[in-house]
Amino acid sequence: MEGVGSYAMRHGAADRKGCVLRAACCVRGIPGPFTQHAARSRSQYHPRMTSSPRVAFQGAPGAFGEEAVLRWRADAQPEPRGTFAAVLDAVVHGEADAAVLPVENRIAGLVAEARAALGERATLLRVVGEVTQPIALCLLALPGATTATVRVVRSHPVALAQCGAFLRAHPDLVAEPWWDTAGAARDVARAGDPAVGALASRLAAERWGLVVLAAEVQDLADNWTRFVVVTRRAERADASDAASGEILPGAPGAGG
Ligand SMILES: O=C(O)C(=O)C[C@]1(C(=O)O)C=C[C@@H](O)C=C1
Repeated sequence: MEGVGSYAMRHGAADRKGCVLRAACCVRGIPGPFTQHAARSRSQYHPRMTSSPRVAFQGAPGAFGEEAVLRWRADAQPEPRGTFAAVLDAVVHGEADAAVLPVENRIAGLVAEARAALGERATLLRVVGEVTQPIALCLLALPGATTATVRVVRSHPVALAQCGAFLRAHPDLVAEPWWDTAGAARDVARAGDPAVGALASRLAAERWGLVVLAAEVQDLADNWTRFVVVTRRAERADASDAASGEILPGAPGAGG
């Protein structure tokens, strides 16, 4: 099993100063400038599409991606997918009108896997906006479980990387990378094993019938993940949206 530390090393997560530096890095492969106008308008920007758009996110119901979908458009129909590639392919193939994709977390840094998936489809997809989603991670387990019964804690590797101090303070807990935060919660509920917990949101606890054993265990209280919103290039709106059209959070303001 790959440790959180090595995952973080491979995927660009490191200390907080490094995170700030990386926030100034431009991700290559996605064309287009990042303008000040775009920065101001991005949170208001909605591509022209039908009401109740289908918006894909990575994870199970209760994932932060689902929260990001509804933060972006309260009337959206969230569409869960297993991987970042599947999220984007849902848009490419017309199964979803848009997708949200995590590209940067305040603690863990750039989400390399998601950015790579986006870069591979750069000619087909367009970044049309972004959503900053607050991220509070909790230790979840079955009702009746306690911190004494839980021995293994599962979560998305990017989420595990956000809880380094908590995991170091609990050396008896074995961190197990899982495909998704809410997916880990769902799988804990299904397995019915009081020795297994998940690091996920309160929403995931409610969704999957788990209890919160420890709240807000991420390294920084004011934690967030930035998600970009992407649509198919063919579905570009009109010229008035041009300045908002091509944004990647973490890109410099200089239009690089
Ligand atoms: O697992 C989730 O809930 C996700 O939405 C994925 C993801 C990520 O891949 O960065 C998104 C936000 C959180 O920072 C942790 C994990």
